[in-house]
Amino acid sequence: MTDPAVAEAGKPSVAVLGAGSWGTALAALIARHGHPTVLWGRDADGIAAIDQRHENPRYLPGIALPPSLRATTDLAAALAEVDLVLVVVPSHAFAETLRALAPYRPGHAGVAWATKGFEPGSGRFLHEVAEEVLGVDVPLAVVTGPSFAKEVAIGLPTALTVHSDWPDFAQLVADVHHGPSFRAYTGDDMLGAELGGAMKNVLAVATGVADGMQLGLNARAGMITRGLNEMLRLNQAIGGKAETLMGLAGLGDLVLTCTGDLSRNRRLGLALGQGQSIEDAVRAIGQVVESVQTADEVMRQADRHGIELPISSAVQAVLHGEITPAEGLRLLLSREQKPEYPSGLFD
Ligand SMILES: NC(=O)C1=CN([C@@H]2O[C@H](COP(=O)(O)OP(=O)(O)OC[C@H]3O[C@@H](n4cnc5c(N)ncnc54)[C@H](OP(=O)(O)O)[C@@H]3O)[C@@H](O)[C@H]2O)C=CC1
Ligand SMILES: O=C(CO)COP(=O)(O)O
Repeated sequence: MTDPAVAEAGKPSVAVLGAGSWGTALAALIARHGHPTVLWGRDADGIAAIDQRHENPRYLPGIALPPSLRATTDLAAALAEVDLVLVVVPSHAFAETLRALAPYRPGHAGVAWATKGFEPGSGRFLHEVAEEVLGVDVPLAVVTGPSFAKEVAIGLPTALTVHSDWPDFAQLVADVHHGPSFRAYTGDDMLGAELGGAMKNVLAVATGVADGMQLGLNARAGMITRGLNEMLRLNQAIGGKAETLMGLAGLGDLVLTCTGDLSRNRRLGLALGQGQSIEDAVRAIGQVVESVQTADEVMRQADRHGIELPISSAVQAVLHGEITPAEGLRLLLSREQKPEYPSGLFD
């Protein structure tokens, strides 16, 4: 597909907030589909490179971005007259970004996000944060699924899903993403979709640790499958739909992130399993590693609902330096024997 030099008049315009790897990749995708698209970020040099040289040298070096993609550090200018706002900052910056955008959002523009995680400290779901900051009358949607930024940026085929309580808005958000090599599905389960996107990052650390310790392919498959079981059990307790987690937002993203070395959360686990410190590993990765905070928030949710999550709990303890990866393994292997599925998991 040839990148358009100019956006097509009449197509909904989009502001993408957050110029890291995922925000840049999604903005490039949407611009390639002919939508007037502007990318907002806070780093002036990075933004100038995107706007003028059509490259994000820090987060997606060497990948050509569409000339029609504009970039700015001016939030008010980015949001002027847009039809759709897509927030793609890390979860720790989600609430402050919503508060910053609120005064400039055109009244008709709904807000979607591709951030994965919970509000750090409170464990609130991001749609709960968005409802509080923006009010309950603003259409909201979550964009999630198995999608490495680099692959999307270079145009490799990808499928993701858009969940919203607002069907027309879900369709609009899906439409701007959907294209010749990108499939965007829709759903109405924000709880399940957000839970899947957050939990898979924690479970990817577990699989990375197992692979870093060279425990073998059986252990990897066992870890992924029992990890899915943890997702399903917490999802049932919070009221999400099981089918959401059997799809792109759950199983799909879990498999990608647990097995693909482009995953920063998996790479953190690999490094820990090989004996590196968490500080050194996170520094070497050099990008956001959501599991570091999400593990605490997953366990906060689990405790709130009285659900036992052995793998996620072990990851939390390893990330806090309370146990070593080897001790985490011993804990998991010495658990009591039990039926694979408690009754009623898919009711
Ligand atoms: N990368 C991927 O493949 C995917 C990522 N995601 C999710 O997308 C979200 C963003 O991740 P990703 O783009 O990968 O992260 P990166 O580490 O690539 O980039 C983070 C971006 O967020 C910006 N940022 C950090 N703090 C703030 C803040 N307080 N205000 C405004 N901007 C801020 C950074 O700006 P600066 O450079 O100035 O620090 C940078 O542009 C995460 O929740 C992640 O889980 C979801 C699917 C795929
Ligand atoms: O969310 C992602 C893939 O869907 C990206 O995973 P990482 O944040 O682990 O790189």
